[in-house]
Amino acid sequence: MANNSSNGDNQTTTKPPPLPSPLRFSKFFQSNMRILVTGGAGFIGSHLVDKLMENEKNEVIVVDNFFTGSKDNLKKWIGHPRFELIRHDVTEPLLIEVDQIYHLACPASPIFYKYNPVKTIKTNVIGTLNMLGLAKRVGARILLTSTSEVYGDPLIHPQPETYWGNVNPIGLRKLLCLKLHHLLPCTHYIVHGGFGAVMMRGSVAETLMFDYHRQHGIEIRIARIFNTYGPRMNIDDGRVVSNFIAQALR
Ligand SMILES: O=c1ccn([C@@H]2O[C@H](COP(=O)(O)OP(=O)(O)O[C@H]3OC[C@@H](O)[C@H](O)[C@H]3O)[C@@H](O)[C@H]2O)c(=O)[nH]1
Repeated sequence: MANNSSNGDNQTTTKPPPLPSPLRFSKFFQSNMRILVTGGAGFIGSHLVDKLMENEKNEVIVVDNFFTGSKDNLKKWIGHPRFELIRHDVTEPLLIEVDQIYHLACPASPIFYKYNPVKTIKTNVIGTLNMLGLAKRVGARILLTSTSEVYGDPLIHPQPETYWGNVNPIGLRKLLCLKLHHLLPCTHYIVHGGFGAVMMRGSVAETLMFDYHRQHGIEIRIARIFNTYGPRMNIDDGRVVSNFIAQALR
């Protein structure tokens, strides 16, 4: 097994973070933090929106193409003066002024991410680049919801952040693999395509986040989300916990 003591990346930034939009310091913005949630009509995104909307100083903008999400998940906020819903595909650029970005737009269920793997990859790569471009332009802090899939089939349980993961590059789950550090010396992560498209979210999207952080000083956060379940999740979602529950109920 590879040396797991460190992720090997030099995490120092080369630049200080860009200044946030000057509007953030205006009288108006002190009372309103404008927050963008991509994928906010989905399972986790809609719960995040509920939480953000509880703070009366927040203005929340949801961007979603409704591929797996639904307006129904947000119905209590539609028409609210601090809430805005935009039908938009993150693979296209988005020009808005925001202070924070929560980037969740990506199908997380195997049924959906395998449905059109090329589109899933585009969402992960181009969608994340577009959101990072927006963060850079307006000086917004950005959070990416990554995935436990970055570890591949882990040999250590539970996985600490220092664990590199264990990915078999010729395994059935990865039709296209290449060592990303051949292209980008700052990372050890591996790129997966095809059936492993969801891993792109973790590996390439995390890489892009760190590269923007190092090169442009953008303030970033990454949350590696493991198996989730709960209200608003599709019973046929296909993830492990919902599968067990659905099978037990049936
Ligand atoms: O191209 C796309 C694909 C999907 N989406 C939206 O993104 C949202 C994804 O939400 P889902 O309910 O499918 O999934 P979840 O909320 O469980 O996943 C979320 O958390 C876990 C992370 O690993 C996922 O990347 C993240 O999307 C949906 O609202 C969907 O419509 C887009 O806006 N654009």
